[in-house]
Amino acid sequence: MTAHRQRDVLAEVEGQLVVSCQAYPGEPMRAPAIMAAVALAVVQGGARAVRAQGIEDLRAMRPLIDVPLIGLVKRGSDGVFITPTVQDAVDCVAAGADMVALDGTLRDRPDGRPLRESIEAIHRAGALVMADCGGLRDAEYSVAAGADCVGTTLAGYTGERPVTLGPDLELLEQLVSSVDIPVIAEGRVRNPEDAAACLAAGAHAVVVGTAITHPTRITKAFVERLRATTADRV
Ligand SMILES: CC(=O)N[C@H](C=O)[C@@H](O)[C@H](O)[C@H](O)COP(=O)(O)O
Repeated sequence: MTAHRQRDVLAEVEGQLVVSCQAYPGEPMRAPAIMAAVALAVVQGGARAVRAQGIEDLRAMRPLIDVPLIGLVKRGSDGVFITPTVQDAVDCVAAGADMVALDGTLRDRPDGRPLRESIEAIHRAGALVMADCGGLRDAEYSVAAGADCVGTTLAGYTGERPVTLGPDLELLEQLVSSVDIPVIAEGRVRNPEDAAACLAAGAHAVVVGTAITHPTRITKAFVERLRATTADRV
């Protein structure tokens, strides 16, 4: 047990910014020491929790930051890939996660076990559960399975919802009015205005990843915008 175990993560993040610090396979920043430095940097900027992927990254971050750590393990990019198995979920807690983010969709899980089993295992290990959902039915399923909060993380990625340019505010509002546990906004939050709109729509907290911690994609957005300007000139 670390000092961080069983802290009231949901109270700590209420109305606040959570930053997702992830580098993807093959990317230059995909190294635990680098992602731990990114986590420290966002905490210095005021992030009230860090969401992170991978057991090694969680282990590297844990001693450096004293805000809650929301852990997950990604396996591939098809079907259920966010903390897909009971073992992955338990491993996240052992690596220092105060809350575990997992796929909260109705889809079959690769270990053949129901969502409820992962949630119960996480609770037994002393952490909370954020269920990443793609739509309203997923959120209702996750609530029934015992999740502590739901996220709009998978909106636009499961076929249930369109891919919105910014956050899926329509889904967010639907979830806020339909489920009786906190709803976390996550996915395509592009700027501070988007984040504020999420809170105004009733989000308990807002998770931002790419717009803060993914320099390649941020750079591309600038480059594309400049390219459009240059094209206008000729
Ligand atoms: C769909 C999926 O795999 N989402 C992942 C979940 O952990 C991350 O790749 C996202 O970066 C994260 O959800 C934050 O979203 P955004 O980067 O759009 O701010």
